[in-house]
Amino acid sequence: MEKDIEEVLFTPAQLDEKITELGHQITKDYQGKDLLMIGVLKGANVFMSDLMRKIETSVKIDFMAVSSYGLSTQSSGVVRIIKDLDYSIEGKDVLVVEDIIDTGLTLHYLYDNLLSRKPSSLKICTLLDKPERRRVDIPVDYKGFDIPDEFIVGYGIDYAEQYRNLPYVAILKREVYEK
Ligand SMILES: O=P(O)(O)OC[C@H]1O[C@H](OP(=O)(O)OP(=O)(O)O)[C@H](O)[C@@H]1O
Ligand code: HPA
Repeated sequence: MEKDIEEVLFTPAQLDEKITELGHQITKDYQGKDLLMIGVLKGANVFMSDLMRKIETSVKIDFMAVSSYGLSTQSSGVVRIIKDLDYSIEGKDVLVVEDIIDTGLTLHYLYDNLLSRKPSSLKICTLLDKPERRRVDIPVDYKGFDIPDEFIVGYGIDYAEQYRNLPYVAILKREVYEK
């Protein structure tokens, strides 16, 4: 795996520091609220499990699984819900947790879908944001890092289902996906 990595962008220590900051901010903002974190599988699973443990107010979790990239490095633009939420979110303070926002197409679809279920509030938290590639506007409330227009892997994020178990966030060598 290591041989396919061009550059490490964020080390485990840098990720931990940033996620601790995000956790403190979310703890402050959601005091006395009915916080429900929704992790977007599969990519967000690592970030979600680290972030929730940095939150010191009561929190419930649920997951949705969606896919728009399949085995490719290009978004198909078509978002498929593979697993829906277990419970209603009506009246809940919902925080959607994503690993990466790239074109924005996945979250654009999800945001409208979740809004139609009448949560009390709906906010977005992403670890990584690739603003140069955005095709639709997304209201990001909590962000870890901006990243350059490169294909990223690690810390839950995949290329063709591989590299999710790397403990850092890295740029994948182009030769890996341009063959
Ligand atoms: O802003 P976008 O261009 O829509 O890209 C972002 C989405 O792409 C990735 O998911 P993917 O479809 O690869 O599924 P995965 O989470 O199972 O890896 C990532 O986890 C985001 O959900
Ligand atoms: O840079 C990326 N890497 C992996 N999955 C992704 N989904 C959107 N952008 C990316």
